Amino acid sequence: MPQHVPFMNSNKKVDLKIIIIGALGVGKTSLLHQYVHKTFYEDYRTTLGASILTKVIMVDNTPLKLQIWDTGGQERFRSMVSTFYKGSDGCMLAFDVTDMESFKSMDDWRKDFLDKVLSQEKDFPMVVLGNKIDLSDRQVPQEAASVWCKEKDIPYFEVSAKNDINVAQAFETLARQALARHQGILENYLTESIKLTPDNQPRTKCC
Ligand SMILES: Nc1nc2c(ncn2[C@@H]2O[C@H](COP(=O)(O)OP(=O)(O)OP(=O)(O)O)[C@@H](O)[C@H]2O)c(=O)[nH]1
Ligand SMILES: [Mg+2]
Repeated sequence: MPQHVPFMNSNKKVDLKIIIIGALGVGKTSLLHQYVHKTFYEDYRTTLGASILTKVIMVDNTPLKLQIWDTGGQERFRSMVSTFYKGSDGCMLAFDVTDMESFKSMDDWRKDFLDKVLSQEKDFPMVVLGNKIDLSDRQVPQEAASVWCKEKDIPYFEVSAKNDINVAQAFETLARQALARHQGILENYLTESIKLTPDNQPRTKCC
């Protein structure tokens, strides 16, 4: 029996939980605001714990309601934030291309996430975002990030929340992966239900 069955309402709208994680100040909130509200703020207000934004998009004629969980990168919220991982259908890992430490911490963020959602799935829906490519003081070469992602078979996007570069593409890729996984789970679940219904059990004849 799957741990989590996709919720579908009568309009066949699919609800998906997407979470964005990564080090402090890499631009997680900015990426979400650019995607959902088409806005960008230069001033920095750290996220305290977590907050949720929603956006409805169409993917292959299926309306998807994305419930996007923004999380704070501060160390003191780390254990609290990890309690929000549960039930996620997809994960965005973000780092800042001008901050090498934020890239180096990606292994920890990824492992922590996969441990907490108890996912043994090799291809759990995930994308990596290297943000702030509009800045000139880059520390993480594109090649290094691409190699890291290729090893783990995770799509990589070079993005800028400020200049709205590649942001929607990254979200759409993750949504597609999450939808495909959920349709697979739903199909398995229905197949299992049919197998388990008593009507399909061989009937023993009486007398
Ligand atoms: N130049 C540039 N600055 C950015 C970009 N994205 C975010 N910033 C700036 O980086 C700072 C931090 O952005 P946030 O979106 O708050 O970062 P965060 O990852 O949500 O931070 P925490 O919630 O503290 O973990 C802000 O001053 C943003 O304006 C970008 O693409 N380019
Ligand atoms: Mg934030």
